[in-house]
Formats: sequence, C-alpha cells, structure tokens
Amino acid sequence: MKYIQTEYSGPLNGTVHIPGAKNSSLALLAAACLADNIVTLEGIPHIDDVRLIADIGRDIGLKLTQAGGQVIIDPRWIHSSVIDPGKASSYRASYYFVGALLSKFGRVTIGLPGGDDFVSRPMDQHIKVFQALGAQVRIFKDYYEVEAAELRGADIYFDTITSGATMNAMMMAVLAKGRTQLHNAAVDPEVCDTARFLNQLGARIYGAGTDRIRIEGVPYLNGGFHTVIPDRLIAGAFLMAAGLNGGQITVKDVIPEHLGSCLAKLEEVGLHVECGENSITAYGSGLLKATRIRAGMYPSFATDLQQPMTALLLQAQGKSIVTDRVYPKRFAHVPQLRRLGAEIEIRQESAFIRGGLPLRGGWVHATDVRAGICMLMAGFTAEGSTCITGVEHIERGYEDVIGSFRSIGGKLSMRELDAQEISSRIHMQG
Ligand SMILES: CC(=O)N[C@H]1[C@@H](OP(=O)(O)OP(=O)(O)OC[C@H]2O[C@@H](n3ccc(=O)[nH]c3=O)[C@H](O)[C@@H]2O)O[C@H](CO)[C@@H](O)[C@@H]1O
Ligand SMILES: C=C(OP(=O)(O)O)C(=O)O
Repeated sequence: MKYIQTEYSGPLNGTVHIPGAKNSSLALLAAACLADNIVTLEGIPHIDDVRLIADIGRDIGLKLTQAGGQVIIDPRWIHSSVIDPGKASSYRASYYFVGALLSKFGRVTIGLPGGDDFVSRPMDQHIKVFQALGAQVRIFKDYYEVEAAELRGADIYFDTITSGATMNAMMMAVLAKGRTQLHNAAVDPEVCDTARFLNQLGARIYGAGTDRIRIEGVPYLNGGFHTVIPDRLIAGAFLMAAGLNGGQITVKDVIPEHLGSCLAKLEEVGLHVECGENSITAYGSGLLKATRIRAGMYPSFATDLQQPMTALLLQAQGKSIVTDRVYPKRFAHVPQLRRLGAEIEIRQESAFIRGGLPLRGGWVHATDVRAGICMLMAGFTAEGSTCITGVEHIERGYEDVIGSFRSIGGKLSMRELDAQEISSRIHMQG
C-alpha cells in the first residue's frame, strides 16, 4: 500500500506551474461527446480522474489520444451510451456523460456518481434538469437510466447554486429544441470555461458567469480547439504553503481573478500577495493571524480550499473558525489533524482551531483530495515524520504531488508497505 511520508521542511520557496483545472477538464472531456467532429483540448491534467474518463470513453467508442499537452478527441465513433457502473461510480463527474450523450442517443445508462465523500452529495438538481428538458429518470440500486425521445428547452430554477448541475444543464440544452434558461445558475470559472468551449464548437450559450444563463438550441456542434483554464484550487493551496513556515511561492500560468477571495484571506492572515498578469507570488512573514473562514460558492472562499487553509491556520496564534456552507460536514481532515496534536473542535458545523501549537508527526489517512493536501501541508510543519495513507484520493486531483512540492523545498517521498504492516504501525500510534 502506498503512502506519502513528509518531514518538517522549513520555509517553502520556489515557483510552481499550475496545470489545467480538474473540475473543468472533467466537464470538457464529457462535453466533447456532443461534437460531430474532432476536438482538441489543451492543458488537461494527467490525473486519475482523467484516466478514468479516457477509459470510459474508449468503452463507448470515443477515440482519445494524448499528444504532448493536448488531448485529441474524436467523438464520431461513439456507438454506445451504456456506461460501466463501476467506472462511473469511481468518480464524481460521471453525471456529465448524461448531459453529453442524451441528445444523441435518447437513452443513457450509467452508475451513480462517486467522488469524495462529504456525508451528503445529492444529485437532485441534475435530475431536475433531466426532467425539465423532457427526460424520464429511473434509479436502480447502483445505476440509473435517463431516457428522452426528444429534448426540449425549458426554464429551470435551481433550488440551490450548483456548479455541477449548471454545467450539466448547459451540455444537455445545447442540442435541445428551443430556448433553455437557467436561473440561480452557478458563476464559477469552470462554468464559464465549459460555456466558452461549447460556444467554440458552435453552441449558443449567453450569460455564463451570471446567475441567468440562456441557451438557444442548435442542431449540431462542430469540432474545435480549446485550452482549459488553470486549476485555481491547486494554485490556492500552493500559495497557502508559502505561509506555513515563512517562505515565498510563485504560482505561474494562473488567472489571478479566479483566486480573489483566497488572496484576500491570505492577506488578512498576514501573507503579502503580489499579482502579475498570469502569476501570483505569496510571501509569508512567519507571523500569522487567526481568522474566520466561511466557505461558499464562487466567488466566496472555495470549499476545496478550506482544508489547506486549516493547515495554515494551525500555525496562526489564537482561535480561527472555519465553516463550510457548501458541504457543512466536510471536516474528515479534522480527526486526522488531531492525531498530529492539533487542537480543533467541531461545534455546530464549524471547526474551532486553536493555532500556534506544535504538531508532531504520525500516521494519518486522507479521505479526499483536499484533505490529503491539508495533511501534507501540516506534515511540513510537524516535528518528525508524518505518513499519509489514502494516496489514491490525492492522485485523483494532483498529477505529480511529490515532484511539485519537492520543487519548492517540501521534504516528502512516496513509500510502500504492506497493508498489515501499516495497520500495525497505526495501531501502535494509538
Ligand atoms: C467534479 C467537480 O467539479 N467537483 C467540484 C464540484 O462538485 P459538485 O459539482 O458536486 O458541486 P456542486 O457545485 O454541484 O454542489 C454545490 C452545492 O449544491 C448541492 N447540490 C448539488 C447538486 C445537486 O443536485 N443537489 C445539491 O443540493 C451540493 O450538495 C453542494 O452543497 O463543486 C464543488 C463545490 O465547489 C467542489 O467541492 C467540487 O470539487
Ligand atoms: C471534491 C472534489 O472532487 P469531486 O467533486 O470530484 O469529488 C475536489 O476536487 O475537491
């Protein structure tokens, strides 16, 4: 079984090039199925979720080749819209295949979405979209089936702001007959990226980036070329790492505007931040102030950044509070951090962090990609060795976690031991 071992690393310094956004790429790769010709996507990251999509794609006849930094997708040979339930359930964004395949095939059979487990991740708003556009949905034990003889535009009022269902609705509506209007739509950069991509292929989507999106159905989409936006969540975590032990980190190939609320918080806690056109540098002074984080949908502080921020706040003297309004129970990293000596209490859906205490290494388990990054960062500040299991969760979202953190001075390595040996070491730690 693989695990990552980290050591106290002192100030982290250096430059990191940020790959394309996972959360955009997962949508764009599925959306490419809507085209009637070859699509080239630039900047798709080499991560496990993408490998899984490529595998699903190949099962249904999608021809996918990787050449340098580009993925070339030929959707003209898709012959099936029945997706292996096991594969679909191993990541979250498989539901985009429904939006992308239904108009062409009239029926999609697919496993229920998996992905990181934060207690509750409903998909009722996706179902609302499918039904509003004229589809019938049947849910079975481990898969569901969506069927529609014809898709017709509709007005959809989301009950809650969801980036996933907003992107799925855009995909489903581009080839539907007539006009679709999405009200209370998500305004995330990944929503805008997906709309830009589809428009590039000939779709008519207006208003992405506002809470009302209008889609005028078109009969078909062409092929085309698109560069995926940079991963703001990976960039945010690296910038936080600059504050851990008072270092200086530059992230390159980013869109600073996408990180507005994160950068404001970093300045609030005592980092100095400088933005260039496509780069951001964070300078840690070694002195951090406690703060209050309320994670929310874009442009609020991202839920995917509250875990690495927690690692940083453990270094800030005083009491910080983290509340996640998107996933109120997304605190699986907290009991793990306690194993390293952190004092964090969960009360009424908030984490109360007593910062400024020394951490000591130990065995911890990552249950999702961001929790894994949080522990890795905590490991750089802890005395002794920290060993992180659940590496597969980190690899869902990071293409070279060891190399990229090493390049800024992080002391970490990938190791392997048999599962029984690991469990006896964890047991010894208590
Ligand atoms: C693959 C992907 O892009 N994952 C991201 C995406 O997840 P995901 O697409 O699942 O998140 P959404 O933006 O859809 O969810 C936002 C909120 O809406 C709720 N909701 C969502 C769908 C639904 O049908 N019903 C419903 O109630 C969710 O429980 C959550 O409270 O956005 C999350 C919020 O920024 C990020 O943490 C994930 O990294
Ligand atoms: C929660 C995440 O991913 P997913 O939605 O794919 O589980 C994430 O990227 O932090």
